[in-house]
Order: sequence, then C-alpha cells, then structure tokens
Amino acid sequence: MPVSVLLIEGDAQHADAVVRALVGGPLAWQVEVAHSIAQAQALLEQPRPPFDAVLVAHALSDGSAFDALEGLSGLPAIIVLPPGQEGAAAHAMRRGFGDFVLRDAEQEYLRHLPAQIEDLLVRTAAERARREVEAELDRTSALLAEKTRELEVTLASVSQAIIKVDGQGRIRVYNQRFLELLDLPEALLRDHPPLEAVVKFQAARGDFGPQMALVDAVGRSYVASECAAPAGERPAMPEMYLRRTPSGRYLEVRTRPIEEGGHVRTFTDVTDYLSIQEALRQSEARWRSLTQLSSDWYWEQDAEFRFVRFDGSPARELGASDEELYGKRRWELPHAGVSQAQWAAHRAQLEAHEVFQDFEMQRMGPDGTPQWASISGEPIFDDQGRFTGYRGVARNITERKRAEAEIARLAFYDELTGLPNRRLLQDRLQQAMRQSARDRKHCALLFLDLDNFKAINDSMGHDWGDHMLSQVAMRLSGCVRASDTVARLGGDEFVVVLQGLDGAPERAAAMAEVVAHKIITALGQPYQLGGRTLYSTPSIGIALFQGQEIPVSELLQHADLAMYQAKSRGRNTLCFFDASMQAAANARSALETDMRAGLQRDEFLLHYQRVVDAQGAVLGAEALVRWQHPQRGMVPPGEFIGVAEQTGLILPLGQLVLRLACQQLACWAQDKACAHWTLAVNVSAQEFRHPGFVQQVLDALAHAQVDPRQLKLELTESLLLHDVEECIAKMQALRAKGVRFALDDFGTGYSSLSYLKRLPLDQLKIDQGFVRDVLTDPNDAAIACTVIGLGRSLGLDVVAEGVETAAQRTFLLRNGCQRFQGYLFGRPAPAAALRD
Ligand SMILES: Nc1nc2c(ncn2[C@@H]2O[C@@H]3COP(=O)(O)O[C@H]4[C@@H](O)[C@H](n5cnc6c(=O)[nH]c(N)nc65)O[C@@H]4COP(=O)(O)O[C@H]3[C@H]2O)c(=O)[nH]1
Repeated sequence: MPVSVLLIEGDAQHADAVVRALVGGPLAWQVEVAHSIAQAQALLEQPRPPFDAVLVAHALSDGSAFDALEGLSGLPAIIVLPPGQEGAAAHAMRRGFGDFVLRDAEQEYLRHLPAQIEDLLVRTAAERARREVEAELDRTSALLAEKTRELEVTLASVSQAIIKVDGQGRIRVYNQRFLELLDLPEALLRDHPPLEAVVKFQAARGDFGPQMALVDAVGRSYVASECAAPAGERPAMPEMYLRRTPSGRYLEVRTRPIEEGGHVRTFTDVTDYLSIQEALRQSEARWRSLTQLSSDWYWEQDAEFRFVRFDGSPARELGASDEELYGKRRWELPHAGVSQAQWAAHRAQLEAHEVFQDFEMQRMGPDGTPQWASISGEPIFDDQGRFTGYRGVARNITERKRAEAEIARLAFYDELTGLPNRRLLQDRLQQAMRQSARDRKHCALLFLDLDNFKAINDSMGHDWGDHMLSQVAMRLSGCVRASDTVARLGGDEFVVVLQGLDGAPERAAAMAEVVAHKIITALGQPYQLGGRTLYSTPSIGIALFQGQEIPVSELLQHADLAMYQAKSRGRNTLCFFDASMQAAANARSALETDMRAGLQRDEFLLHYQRVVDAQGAVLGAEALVRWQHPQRGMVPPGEFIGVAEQTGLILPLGQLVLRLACQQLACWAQDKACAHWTLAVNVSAQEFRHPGFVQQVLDALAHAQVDPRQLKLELTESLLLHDVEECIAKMQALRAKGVRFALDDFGTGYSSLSYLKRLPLDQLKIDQGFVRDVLTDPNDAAIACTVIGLGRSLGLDVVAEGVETAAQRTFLLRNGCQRFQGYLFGRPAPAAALRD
C-alpha cells in the first residue's frame, strides 16, 4: 500500500519541492496538498481512504500549525519549522506533534524527510499498539475487579460456608459464613493459612469431640487424618459427611476436588432440615402404627383414580392382596351394594375433584362374606394447584350395617313371624293408596283375627301359641301374591293388603272375597302343635279402598269393625265394611262418652227381679243394672253392657253394681222377712279376669258387712272356657269365704261336662231361650230337662229363667225344677217392689 500524506503548506514553491522529494523517492507516496487549514479540513471531510501522515507548515494563511493540528483527528503529524524556530519545536512536541523538521536554506532536510515520515509512522503504529494493549489491560482488570466483587457478594450472601483450598493445601478463599458457622477468628484465616492449621485449631478447641465423636462414621477417619497425617497418607476424602458442632448444630460437609489441584469445601447447617426429617419420620411411624392398629385404612390414588398406596389393613378387611388392589380403580374391584346411579354420582364427584364423605359400598371379605366399607376422600393438588389424585380413609362398617339392618328389621318387621309390623304396614298402605289413585284400581284391606286363639294359647302355653302364629303367617303368605302385603299387628291380629283389584267396586269386592275364602280354608286346616291336632278359624273384616280418600288409621278401623261384625255373625266368616257399621261405631263411641259421664253423675242403679221357689216364696233376687239417663230415661243393660265390655268401662260399672248389691243385702239383713234372701249379680268376663277381682268382691262384702253366703255371682259358660284353672282358683278363693256361684245361660255354649264337674258351682240357670219354647219345641224341652237332671245329679240348684207363663212353670216343676224367675213372678224393679 502506498503511503498517503496530507501536506498543508501555504508556500506553493515549498509545497512542490516537498511533493517532489516524496513522490520521486523509491517508495510509492501519494501526497495531497492543502494550502490552508480550511482546504485541509475540506480534504479530510471528503470520502476517501484516510491519510497515513500529515506534514504541516508552521504558519498558514488561516492559522498556525497548532490550529491545523486541532482538526487532524489524531493523525501522526510532522510540523515543518522555518530555520531558527527550534524553540517552537519543543512547543510542537508538547502539543502532540509526532515530530518536526527544520527547513534549511538548501532544502537539505527534504532528503531525510521520507525516512523521517516512515520513522514517524512506525513510532505511531507502535504507540497505537501499546495504547490498545493498555486499553485491553484496563478493560480486563475492570472485568476482573467486577467478577471478584460479584464473587465476594455471592459468597457473602450464601447461607453455606465455603472455602477453596489450593493444591498446596492453603485456604485461598473463604466467606464470612465460614467464620460464623465454624466460629473461627478472622485472624486465623489471614494470610491464606494451610487448611491443616485450621483443622488443628478446631481439634484443639474440641470441635470434633473426644475421639471425633461429633463426626459421623463416614468422615471420622478423614477428619482425624487431617489433623495428624501428612497429606499423601490420608484416606480418601469423603464427598460428604455429617458432623455436629459443640453447640448442637448439624453440619453437612461436602468436598469437591478441582482440576488445577486443591478442593472446594462447603459447610451447610442442616439442623433444621434434620429435625424436620426426624419429625416427619416419627410422624410417619406414628401414622403407620396407627393404621396398622386400627381397622381403618388409608388409601391414595393417582390422577387417573388408580390406587397407588394403601396403609393399614385393607387386605385383612377385604381379603384382597396388594396386587389385586394396586393400579385398579375403585369400581374395577369386585363390589356390590352400589347402584349404577350411585356410581355415576361418585365418579362425577371425583371428576369434579370434590371432597366426598362416607361413600358406602360392599366388597367380598376373606371368607367370601360381603363386607361393607365406608370411604371418605379428598383431592390432592401440587404446588402449582394441579390435581394429582385422591387420598382418604376407609373403614369396615359391616357390623354397623348389620346392626342397622337388624334395627330396621325390628322396627319394621314382626320378630315372631318375620311379617311386616304395624309401622311398615302403614307405609305399604300409603303406597297402595297412591298406586291405586294412579292406576284407578281398587285395593282391599283384610283384617283378620283367630277366633279361638286365646283359648289355644292359654291351654297349650305361649310357645305353642307362637308356633301356631308362625304357621298362620306362612299359610297367609301362601294365599296371596308376592306383591300383596301380609302384616301382623300383634297378638292374633293379621292384616292382608290386596292390590291391583278391579276398577269396579263390585268386581273388586268379589276378588277380595275369593282371597278371603281361600284364607278361611287355609287357616281352617288342622294345626299340629305339641303332638296335638288343633283347629282354629279366622274372622275376617274387609274394607275396599281406592286412592287416599280416607286416612290409613280410619281404613284400619273400618276393616276392624267389619271383622267384629264377622265375629258377631258367628265367626269363621268374613264381612265387608259398610257405612252402617261406621254409624254404629260412632254411636258406640258417643255412648262410651255418655257412659263415662253417667258413671261420674251416679246415673246407674239396680233393679231387682225376684227368684221364687215352687210355692212362690221369694228366695232372693237377681240384680240387674239400669241407667237412669237424663234424656233417654231408663236404659236397659242390653244397650250399654256390650259397649262397657268393649271399652273397659265394665270394670268401674261392675264395681258399682257389686257395691250397690252388697248395700242392698245389708239393707235386707235389717229386716227379718228378707234377711235370708240371696242376691245374684252378673259378672262379665273382663271383670272376672281382672287380677283384683277376688279382693274387690271381698272388699265390697266387708265394707257393707254382709254375709258372703248371700251373694251369688252369675258367670257365663263362655267366661269359664278361658283359662279354666285360673277360673277355678278364683272361684275357690271366693267360695272359701262363702260366696256362691251360678252358671248363667247354661246350655247356650259348648257345655263341657268334664269341666262342669270341676267348677265349684251352686246353681245352674236354664237360659230363658229354652224356657220360652219349652212347651212348643221338644228340643228346648229336652235341653231344659237335661239341665234339671244334670243339676240334680251334680247336687246343684237349678233356676229357670224367663218364666212368663204358668204352663211353663208347671212343665218345669213337673220335671223337677224348684226355682223360678220371670215376668210371671215379677219384672225387674226397684228393691222396694220386691216386698209386694
Ligand atoms: N223376655 C223376658 N225377659 C226376662 C224375663 N224375666 C227376666 N227377664 C230379663 O232377662 C234378663 C236376665 O238377665 P241375664 O240373663 O243375666 O242377662 C242380663 C245380663 O247378662 C246383663 N246384665 C244385667 N245387669 C248386669 C250387670 O249388673 N252386670 C253385667 N255384667 N251384666 C248385666 O244384661 C242382660 C239383660 O238384662 P235385662 O235387660 O235386665 O234382662 C234381664 C231380665 O229383665 C221374662 O220372663 N221374659
């Protein structure tokens, strides 16, 4: 490349001379001439390759060489000084000119000018290179200083203690934390001490404990060797070991060799981490022993709801091995007891990542029996809130389920027969009512009661009674469809609900009647109980219904009324409920209320009907209760005794009668003419069976101070049929005090002679039904005669009741009857009338 020179010279001649001197030389020079500073500036601003050097005259038309130098932008320049201006040369060098030449008169200096310019260029290049190196050096040192600062800041800010040990074993770098954590004096670290010196200092101070006890097994021999053995004989440096400081903190010491020799060692305070880890370990151990000891178990699922963990005893509880459980979803394991809808709801909860509580399902237990489990779970989310699965607990609730089922069974089913009880029946009736309203069909409620169950129960004992009820339940269930309901209300009362009968009431009634007859036939079959063959019959009341027009309680009442109607029609039959029954029931209910009030108001009194002997002499009387009703007048017992018996009012009424009768006897006792009269009092079954009956009679007698022998209690045959032994015991207890007994209505019942013999009776009464037709009906006459004969052979008095005519009296007298009672001798009337 040619050397390019800018010559700034106002003297054109001199300029030419310079150009010639340079261009004519052996080197390829290019010289541009500017005659003023302005021209030089213009040249410099032109787009062209830069000048290598500048030659500038000392003085120019528009300024000095120094002015020109201002605009030369650091180009190497030589100032051409006129002769005698050597003084200016020093000034020029100070102002930054690279060199100067002194013109001489002979222009001799031009010969040396090229070499001088080349020398300047070489010097300038060298200077530039030096400056660049210096600048690079400055940059590098600044960078290094910055990096060092950064490193120092970093080292100071980390929580770990760090040291760097060089190949000679000297500590070259350490941070403040190193001093703090190891509790070392800063002076110890000054002047890059050998690591060995620091370790020895620590050992002397007791930092590692006696026999390095504070250093773990991994680091113990190495740390010991750091204090004692020369570097070459030390065991391999462990990458990591733990040690405890005398103040009780744990340090994790990690050492990493570095390539150029030496190593970097870090000390991390892991005390908190270790204590958290220990707490975690203990908590985990507690959790494990809890889950092992408890029958509950813990489970976890992944985000796809597959089991990934079990703690506790699912295998023991469910009889499934881990392999069978892991990786499966809940619904993929064998299960039962959960409907499709329940599974769908459960899965929807899982998909929605919701917490769920007490999801109950069945699994097979180890012995193949179904086991109930109750499961609760909650979703798991990671730090970013992403769903990662579920965890929860499960519990074997089989025992609880069994207990619940048992409670439900006891609550809704009759324990003896397993049939629905009254509670469940009510529920079924509601359902039947709703269903019949929808399908417009009729249903029938059959209320049935066993006609002679009480007698069987009493005579055979309760266990056999229970057997019989179980058989009745089975027979009943066999008579109806599975969709019908058979329930036991208690005792010997059963209810059958027939559903889906015809829409037309007449046809529905006919269908119900068919089933009722089937039941009558089935229950009428003999029962084998305790080696005996027994018979029983039902009475059935039927109430048809459709929809929910009447409440369940009322419907049951209707069927109950019909059942009583069936009973009163002679038992072993059926009866449909109709409105008149309800009217009668209502009337009965009103009568009951009225009677209660009547008892309160002392409206009941006794009338007496005389009993006479063959000569017509009064032997005594029968007390017959009357109700002196404020509106209805004198009400006969036929109109209220039945209701009194059904409602239990017979008990207070009976006591009243006894009291009045005893008072009457006491009254007669005052009068010689009638002091010997006996008084017969009717006793109903309920009164007689009352546990306090014997005492009540004795109390009434004692209270009135009456001779018990003058009181005669009239019992009916049907009353004595139940629990014969107890009847006899009660009769004997009273008879022992003198009270006498008459058997009323004899001949109307089953008249079992075998027990008649055993009863402590005094008198038989021929029922007025036989007496009425004794002259016209040979059967009645035969019965009347038989009763008279029986009385005689048993040594009992016989009284003929309801004797209205003299012919009846004559017939009876002729056949041996000595006592009479009836309108022929006097109607029942107040006591005063008896004397007439
Ligand atoms: N046709 C007709 N009837 C006659 C004749 N002689 C008497 N009688 C009626 O026959 C009934 C006899 O009483 P019973 O058979 O014990 O039948 C009694 C008895 O079973 C019951 N009864 C009456 N008083 C009491 C009582 O204090 N306690 C209990 N438990 N029942 C009573 O009420 C029933 C009816 O009593 P009463 O209406 O007083 O009816 C009485 C009496 O008035 C007659 O010649 N012809």
